[in-house]
Amino acid sequence: MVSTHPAGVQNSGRQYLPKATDTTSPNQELLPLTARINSSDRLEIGGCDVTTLVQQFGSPLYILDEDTLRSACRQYREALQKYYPGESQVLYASKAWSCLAICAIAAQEGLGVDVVSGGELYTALQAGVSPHKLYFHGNNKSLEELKLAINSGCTVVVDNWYELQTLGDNWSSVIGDSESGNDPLSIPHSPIRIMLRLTPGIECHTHEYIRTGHLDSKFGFDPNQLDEVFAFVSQHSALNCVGLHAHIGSQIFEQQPHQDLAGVMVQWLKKASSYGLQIQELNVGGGLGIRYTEADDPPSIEAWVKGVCTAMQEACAAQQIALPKLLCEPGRSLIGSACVTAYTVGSSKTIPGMRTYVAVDGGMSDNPRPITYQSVYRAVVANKMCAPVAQTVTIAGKHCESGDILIKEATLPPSEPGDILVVLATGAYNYSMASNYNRLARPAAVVVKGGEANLILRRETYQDLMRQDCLPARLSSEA
Ligand SMILES: Cc1ncc(COP(=O)(O)O)c(C=O)c1O
Ligand SMILES: N[C@@H](CCCC[NH3+])C(=O)O
Repeated sequence: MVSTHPAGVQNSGRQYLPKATDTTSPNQELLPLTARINSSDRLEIGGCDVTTLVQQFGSPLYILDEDTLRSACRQYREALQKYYPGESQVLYASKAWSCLAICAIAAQEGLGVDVVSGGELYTALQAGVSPHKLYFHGNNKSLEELKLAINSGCTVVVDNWYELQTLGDNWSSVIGDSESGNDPLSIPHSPIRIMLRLTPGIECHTHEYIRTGHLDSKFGFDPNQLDEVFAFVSQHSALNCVGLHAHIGSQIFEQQPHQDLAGVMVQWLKKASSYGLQIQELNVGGGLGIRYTEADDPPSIEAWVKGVCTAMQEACAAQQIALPKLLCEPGRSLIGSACVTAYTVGSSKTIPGMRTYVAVDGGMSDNPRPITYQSVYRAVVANKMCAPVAQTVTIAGKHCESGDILIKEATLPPSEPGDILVVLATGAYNYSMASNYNRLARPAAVVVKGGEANLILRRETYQDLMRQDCLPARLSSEA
């Protein structure tokens, strides 16, 4: 469908500019907090002209605004300090986007990091994150991953019986057998610091692929087995169970599910104490949603934290127990709104009476969320921020896949080849889920601040794409 808007009625660029206040919660904005329109009517982020950034660093380009990321980190941390009288710790869920620079910024802001693979763990360690603030998740951790986690001294969030038994019953022999000469009793960081991930059976309204807290989930121990799990842990001195964890899902706008979760977790804690377990930490996971379109209305970071803190205190008071250390591990609401992806417009195709496709130089390989979750995004044209909206077009990627559509209905000024189309709120689960489908090179990423732009991820080259290729001699044309 091609729809035409009366020229000048709506302005495509301006409508998404953020409210300029210190307390603006980044997850409630579509553009990073530093986004402005400069005197050339072009989009500026972190004091850098986006069109110029693309000329400098190439296209497509992820542009991460450091101030927005830091602001989100601080808002979580300060809200916990304000509303929770006990100890607390915010962890950055690095599955949202794991790289050295982002882990380093999170660590500088006092956050710990939640990792879910050996690769994410290695990245966080290399970025200088303190192992005491690293929590290792996963429903099928390999022995190699467990060794890396335990040797580096981070906390293992145990997800299931197989893992619990591996660590509790067999860990010494696993280490002893696989590393000859290694005395099993001299395992560093023994006993092993663990948390238990439990499934709370709490439903929330989000896409079924990103719901995790309902009973029919692959993650965590079934709550009906709490007694057996706590009994097992209490009988295994190799395990130092410091906490309990739950995560109910992602991109959640309601506050009630996390508040209910706090109550459920306090009951678990009480039960654990009847088995002699001294649980000191409760981690309520992540999940706070962000605004991808004007229709999205997530609570602010402060409101979300306040709700969880209040519920936790009420539940502890009701059960007459001391406040545990409260942890949360947001990903999307820390990084999502801090980044945009800039593409260059190329070909277009108009099907009369149906729609106009406008193609860009990336697509499902740099942002697989639309094709995976039917996620809806908004876009602006960086070099035409004040041009009136003229038409609704479909933004297509360049992949050999009909479903490679970034935005089904984008309301934009008339676009032409060479325009810089900027898709908003692409910081979470974009680069981290990017692929090389069709052998497209992954784009570069820059961090911007105060008019300066620094590369944080190099653009892949054709050589990078072939780095893992092996050509057996008998297949070589020169053989
Ligand atoms: C265990 C766990 N913690 C934290 C997160 C981060 O969630 P979000 O990015 O929605 O804050 C996820 C992802 O859903 C998760 O699975
Ligand atoms: N990848 C999902 C979120 C998964 C959360 C991880 N448990 C998304 O883009 O929305």
